[in-house]
Amino acid sequence: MTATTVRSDEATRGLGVTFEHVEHSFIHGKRAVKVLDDFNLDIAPSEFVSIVGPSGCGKTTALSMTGGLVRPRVGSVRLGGQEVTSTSEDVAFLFARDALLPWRRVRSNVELGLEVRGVPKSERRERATEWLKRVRLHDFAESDVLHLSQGMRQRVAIARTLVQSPKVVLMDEPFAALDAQTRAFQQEEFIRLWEAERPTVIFVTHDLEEAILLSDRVILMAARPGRIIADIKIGLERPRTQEMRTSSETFRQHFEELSDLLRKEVLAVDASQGDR
Ligand SMILES: Nc1ncnc2c1ncn2[C@@H]1O[C@H](COP(=O)(O)OP(=O)(O)OP(=O)(O)O)[C@@H](O)[C@H]1O
Repeated sequence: MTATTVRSDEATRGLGVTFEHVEHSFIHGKRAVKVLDDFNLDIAPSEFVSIVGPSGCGKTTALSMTGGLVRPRVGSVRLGGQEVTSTSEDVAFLFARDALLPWRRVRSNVELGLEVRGVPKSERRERATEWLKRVRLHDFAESDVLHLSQGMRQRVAIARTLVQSPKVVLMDEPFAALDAQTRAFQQEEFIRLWEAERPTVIFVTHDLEEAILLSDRVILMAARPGRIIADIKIGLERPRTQEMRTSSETFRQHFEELSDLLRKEVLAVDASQGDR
């Protein structure tokens, strides 16, 4: 199976995401600063797409629009063909800061989203138990979250996100706060969980290797204003493994191409700042 082939049973898990001619500005003082300009992107159901680009190019803004937290001033964002006008139960977020509630135990943190949606207690418990097993934290179900390592906390956050069976997962540098070892482990763990469920994923990261290793496609954005300058299909087989970073020629080629483009883009941003 190639990287972008999706089996029909899997395809039902995710929703497609479409950005059509999206423009957005934020007001800074008396000045409107254009963040996104004619931003167009079509993400297939169950696709895993990473967005990379220089700091401030609008990656998080694009993610927030998908989640209904920011509305574009021009153009539209659609989920499964429906225009996004507010937050949705189909969409879940995962951030670098895990935002676990310290007064709740591990299980209770995993159940949180289900509780907010009014899922009955017995079903909440069953689904949380299943996910705690999947992230291998079943033995810690009644532990205090303050006693967990950073990696374990992030696994709780992953379980809390995926237990809700989202059709779209929006991830903003979810592994950035972890040390290199734990990060590599979590990437593999997350990809294994994703391959079983196949929600659509939009993944924002500054780490090109992470983007290549996880994604079906990597979108590279330029800054001021944010727009897409490259859309690269990742030709690595699944399942993906950390070894691909060193053993795969395809991985190396993608990395060279993307890092070259990103370097040029960062230099262009630096030069334009120098002009101001
Ligand atoms: N709520 C807001 N109000 C005003 N300006 C904002 C707001 N959110 C973002 N911006 C500005 O919009 C621009 C794009 O921000 P955004 O966070 O989307 O970029 P990013 O590519 O995710 O950046 P980073 O990689 O540094 O996280 C930045 O200049 C930021 O200061």
